[in-house]
Amino acid sequence: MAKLRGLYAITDSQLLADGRLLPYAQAALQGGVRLLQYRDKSGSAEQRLREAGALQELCVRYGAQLIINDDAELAARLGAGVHLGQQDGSISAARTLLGPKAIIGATCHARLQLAEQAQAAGASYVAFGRFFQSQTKPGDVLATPELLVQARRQINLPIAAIGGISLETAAGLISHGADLLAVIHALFAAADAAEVERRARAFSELFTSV
Ligand SMILES: Cc1ncc(COP(=O)(O)OP(=O)(O)O)c(N)n1
Ligand SMILES: Cc1nc(C(=O)O)sc1CCOP(=O)(O)O
Ligand SMILES: [Mg+2]
Repeated sequence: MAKLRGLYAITDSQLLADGRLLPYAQAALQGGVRLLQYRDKSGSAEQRLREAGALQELCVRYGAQLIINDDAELAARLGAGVHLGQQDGSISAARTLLGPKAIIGATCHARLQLAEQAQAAGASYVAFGRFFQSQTKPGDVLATPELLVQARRQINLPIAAIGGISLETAAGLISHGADLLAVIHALFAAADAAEVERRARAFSELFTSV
């Protein structure tokens, strides 16, 4: 599998309501998204299966990887990866369920020790945040660019950055060591799919120019 690097789009059930989920996700993939996380905190199991299945088809078409937030069982059903927070179940159990090739991501907030534990348990990437105020998930800004530099030295896995990342702040995180930029609002709070594609392309180009 290709190295995990590039724009990591995360869906949002409110921003992508009213029929926007698939066209906006497709536009993001067209713009160069490498990982697409299905993050839904509200839907029914049946709706989640249907939506995630449709996203998986899109990801296959664009050569991208689908990641399911929180739900290793749904990931197993679709042959997708999973992202697990500190309260979302064990990484080693997910690894056993999903197999050696699956992408498993772990939330580490701003704590290198959590990243070391995730690495030992079999994670594929570690995620730090928040780097900036997030409109999607408000809370304390904990992570700094210097944390990325330290993580690069100590952790032997791709590093994702998340939380309030915009086109203006993205380059600084890449230059400090982020491999993946996980973005919701600055990508998907857009008037139309063409604008999502334009933003995705602009984020993606930073990975070749920084
Ligand atoms: C790439 C990435 N990083 C962090 C998170 C946050 O996960 P978690 O702490 O479990 O919070 P929720 O997203 O479940 O609200 C993430 N989803 N993706
Ligand atoms: C889902 C999530 N997790 C975060 C963390 O800090 O762990 S911040 C966040 C929301 C990211 O969305 P936006 O790009 O709109 O800020
Ligand atoms: Mg979670």
